[in-house]
Amino acid sequence: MKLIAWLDELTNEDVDIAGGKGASLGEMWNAKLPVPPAFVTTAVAYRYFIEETNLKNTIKHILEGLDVNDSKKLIKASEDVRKAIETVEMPEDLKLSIVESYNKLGDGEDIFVAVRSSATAEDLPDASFAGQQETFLNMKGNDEVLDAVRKCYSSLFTPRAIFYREQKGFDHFEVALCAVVQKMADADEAGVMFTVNPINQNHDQMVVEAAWGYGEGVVSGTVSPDTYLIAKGAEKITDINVASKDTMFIKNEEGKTEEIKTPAEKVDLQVLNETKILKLAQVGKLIEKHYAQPMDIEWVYEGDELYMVQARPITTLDKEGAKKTTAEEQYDAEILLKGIGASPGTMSGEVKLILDLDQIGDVVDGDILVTKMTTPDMVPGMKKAAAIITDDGGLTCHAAIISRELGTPCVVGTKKATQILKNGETVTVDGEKGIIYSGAVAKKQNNMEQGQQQVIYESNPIITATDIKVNVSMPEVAERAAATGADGVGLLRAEHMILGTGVHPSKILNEQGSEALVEVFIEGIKKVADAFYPRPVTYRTLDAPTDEFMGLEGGQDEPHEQNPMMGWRGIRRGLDQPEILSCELKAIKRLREDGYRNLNIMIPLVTNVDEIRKVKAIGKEVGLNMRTDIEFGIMVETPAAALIIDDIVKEGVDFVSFGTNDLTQYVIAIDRNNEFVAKYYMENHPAVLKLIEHVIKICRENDVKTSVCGQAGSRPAIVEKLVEWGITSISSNIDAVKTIRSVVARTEQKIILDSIRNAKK
Ligand SMILES: Nc1ncnc2c1ncn2[C@@H]1O[C@H](COP(=O)(O)OP(=O)(O)OP(=O)(O)O)[C@@H](O)[C@H]1O
Ligand SMILES: CC(=O)C(=O)O
Ligand SMILES: [Mg+2]
Repeated sequence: MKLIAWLDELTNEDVDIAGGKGASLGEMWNAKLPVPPAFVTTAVAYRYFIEETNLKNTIKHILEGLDVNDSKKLIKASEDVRKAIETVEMPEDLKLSIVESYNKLGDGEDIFVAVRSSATAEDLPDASFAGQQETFLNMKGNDEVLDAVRKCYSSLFTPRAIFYREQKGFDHFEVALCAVVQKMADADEAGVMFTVNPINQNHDQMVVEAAWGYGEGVVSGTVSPDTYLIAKGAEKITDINVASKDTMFIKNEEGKTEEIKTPAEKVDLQVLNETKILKLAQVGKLIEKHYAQPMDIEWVYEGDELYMVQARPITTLDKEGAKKTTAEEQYDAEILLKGIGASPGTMSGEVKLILDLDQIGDVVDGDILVTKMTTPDMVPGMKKAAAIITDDGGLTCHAAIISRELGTPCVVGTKKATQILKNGETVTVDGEKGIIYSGAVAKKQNNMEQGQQQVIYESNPIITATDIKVNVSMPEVAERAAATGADGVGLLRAEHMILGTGVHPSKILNEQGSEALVEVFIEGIKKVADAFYPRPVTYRTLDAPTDEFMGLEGGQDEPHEQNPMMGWRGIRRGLDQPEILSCELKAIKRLREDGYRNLNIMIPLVTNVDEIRKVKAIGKEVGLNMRTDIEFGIMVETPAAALIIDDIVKEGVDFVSFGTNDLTQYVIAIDRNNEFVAKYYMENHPAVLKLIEHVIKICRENDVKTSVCGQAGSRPAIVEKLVEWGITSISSNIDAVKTIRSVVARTEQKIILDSIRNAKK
């Protein structure tokens, strides 16, 4: 019985013995490629483990008759199985083999190792199943290693994996889990390399992505890495794109892996120098040659030593593209401009410069809309545009929010797009990296429909205890938002319902009467309430900044403010103009009477308790009793609201939602529309996070629900923290719902694991 295999005993043919990862590491080892030494616990060892300990029967018993569509029962079953695996005593001979091998790996010393899951059936047809098992970096000592092996084993039984196998009718014991126990490479830099450019499928180019510290952040997508493009034949670097690497993974003083804030001087510093990039490219070429196919490689630099920690064929290249394309000149095309990538996707088209609002009607389907900054009046033109470029703005400016919602690629904060780009010239916009190329790099698309990013339905629903909701700014996108499978709308903005009419609400009131204004709100809200029914929809009352309403017909009386972000907006303006707020509340009341019981109400930019009391009084006047007739909540988006959360809770609200866009700008004094300070904008600033943590704590103690609907709700690293602190729901942008759902699921599972671990202690 072979319980352990060393890398020199393994080749690509040994997936059944060592799992996919183990086999591929063995193949590379034997090809004399630089791989850190490792041994693998075999599939035989796994099967021996679950049979010898009687776990197989225990697991069968737990899963017998389980209704996997009942999420509570599924989660419970998964917990029970995993607990059983993680707490059982390992058969003595297996334990001994692992301990002896670990000892041999370290030449008698307790060294740091990575314990990595390697499943025998990783490449099941459904790709989303792969990569679901866990990897533990920096394990040390017999106990930690044995624990980590058992945890790798148990990661075969996540709720999602159980659900998947049940649905497909697969036997739970068909797959075996092998654990690769590998010497850690102490990463100074790490990342991935593609030996064929996966974006344009050009076989003459290699792409390297690099970040500081361990590669976890690059693989999981929490760090945006530097990207280097290499011409394969000439071994020449043809493009260097240095990203802002806000966080990095390191080994801390206790010897544990930790995600930390990147030291300021390294955030925008290029990760790899030319020598290191070219050395990497050389090894990449060797690996591609050895496997005779395009490869996706994970690498680590420890000082000047280069290590390969994973290599697998790239499976996403399409057949046609697998031949040489002419895309090279296109991708090598001149870079005209760089800015902040604000909405992903790549589109080409002709530049349409909009220097004056009157010109917005000139935008035709497929144009690249270029302007200083978009305003709500431009939305009709934005809907036609294939991509959008602005001079001003950061990640949460108007152009960025609306583009993400429309699924249109967008680059903001270029500072000079309107000066550099010429009307009618053809450009390509990479909305993810924030780059504008000369010419048509990607296929030209002529209408929005084709250009839209696909909203992908989850075929295997991931089950989360935390609700995953979606933000909606324009009622027109309600269907697209609902198709994400989100559990509801965490933020329905009112602004666009008004802006869509082109007329100032005061003018509607004065000239057509209050009934007409009520109708405007009803029409907008109903579209969304319908699309989501019976899923809950949280309507937020108008948060109208003066600068945006000025352009409306009848908007000439809007005050001219020096700093509209700190001006007459939010609920304070609502209370100054109760005649408008009443119309909003009346609209909600009528809709609820018509059966839309899924509507809730939320007020923006709260700064004191009195505002809450007054809104309740206005509600009463129109016959809508907050909290008894309808769930009622507030936005926590000023430091004031966060700091007096005790008083707010006492006054009485059903829920609060973090508006991290505003909260961040007010806490760290960064006007979110000012591109000159955009680089300092940090939703994960410790001060912002501290306020949020405090509010969640107080709310939990008082049974008040918490949510987030600012941009932070679409950022994996922050969402992980929010879930750990116990937030009730997350509301993300349409394009982020899917990612956030899996981030939340992973985090919840980690929390469960940790609690089991602690209980054991
Ligand atoms: N021996 C090692 N030394 C340093 N870093 C390592 C080592 N093994 C793994 N890593 C880092 O951890 C990352 C993740 O490891 P691993 O490939 O095991 O997990 P994964 O990518 O989640 O799994 P999968 O490939 O199955 O989807 C690697 O990309 C690499 O950066
Ligand atoms: C969503 C919102 O209003 C904010 O983040 O400020
Ligand atoms: Mg706000």
